Amino acid sequence: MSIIELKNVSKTYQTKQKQVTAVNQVNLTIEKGEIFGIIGYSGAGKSSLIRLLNNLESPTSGEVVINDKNVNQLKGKELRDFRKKIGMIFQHFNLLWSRTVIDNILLPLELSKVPKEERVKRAEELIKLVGLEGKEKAFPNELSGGQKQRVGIARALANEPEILLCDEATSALDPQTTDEVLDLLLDINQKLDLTIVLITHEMNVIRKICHKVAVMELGQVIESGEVLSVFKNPQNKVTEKFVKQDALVDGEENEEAISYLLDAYPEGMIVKLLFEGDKATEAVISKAIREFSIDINVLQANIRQTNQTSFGTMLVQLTGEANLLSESIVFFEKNGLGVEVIQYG
Ligand SMILES: Nc1ncnc2c1ncn2[C@@H]1O[C@H](COP(=O)(O)OP(=O)(O)OP(=O)(O)O)[C@@H](O)[C@H]1O
Repeated sequence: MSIIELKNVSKTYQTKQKQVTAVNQVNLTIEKGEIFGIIGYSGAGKSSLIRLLNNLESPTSGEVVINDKNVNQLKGKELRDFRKKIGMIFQHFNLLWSRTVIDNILLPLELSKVPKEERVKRAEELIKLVGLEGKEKAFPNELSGGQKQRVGIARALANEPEILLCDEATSALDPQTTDEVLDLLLDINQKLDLTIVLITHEMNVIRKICHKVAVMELGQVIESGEVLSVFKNPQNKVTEKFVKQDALVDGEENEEAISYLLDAYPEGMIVKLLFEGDKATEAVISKAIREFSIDINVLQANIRQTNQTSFGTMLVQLTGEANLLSESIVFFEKNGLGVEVIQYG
């Protein structure tokens, strides 16, 4: 069931000097309960798009439909209720520095006039949910970056939103803290059946928690789909660059290392296998060794985790009779592996 639908949405800004089309004819459907990532380089239009989702800005043309309602036609109580149903977290947390952790979380509940007893109970539950027990009375400047973002998440969830928008929420955090915050987002997505829309310029964020991804460039969505299929088969240069960037972070696809391996193993065929789920791949490889009496030497292997599954690449050296090598390539493909011949010496 779709919860967010963008229908041919464009947003143009008029500055003194020129007109800028920040969002250009974007069509997107986001399903309820999904973690949907929007990735793009600086200036691609991600922030503009997110401001259209929470109705901070209205589109120049097209429609933003949330829960079957055109959000730009909402007024009065309907608009206030809509705002409560969307929570947001930010790169720099946007906490009130003069308020304690619990008082930051209580603020949205005070604003929506939840009775005192109920709001304290709710804030305490949220503290537990985000793992900040014991820090209730701390001030934001006494917290680590990860803890600050946990406060941001608890505050965003206070009014029980249906959608959580994340604006570069982990970009100011180190890799380990990023992973902890991503795990928390995954956890609340599952526990609360919350729809999460995140914008980022980091492909590892997309890979680790998103179900679907849209890639933006110059205001347009140039590619979108299931995370795994976009990773396995990127259709655009920009997407390819993002996928490579993620692989490099994990130490894979290091061109120097590959060129060293190619020099060190000049014989036979050097093949890159792309696989999903590691167990099945091992079985295919040992079967190929038996059936075709070839030798397979694994030179490098790498596996990465997505929200749903694992996938990876393996660089292997195949040696044996030429016709058997070709047959084994066909065999790999038949058994669902992606195959790329890198070198045939
Ligand atoms: N209020 C505004 N007035 C004029 N131009 C704007 C405004 N907001 C954004 N733009 C322009 O729209 C384009 C898209 O910007 P946007 O901030 O949405 O991109 P982004 O992908 O979020 O990039 P970043 O990560 O750097 O914020 C840019 O060319 C930007 O200069």
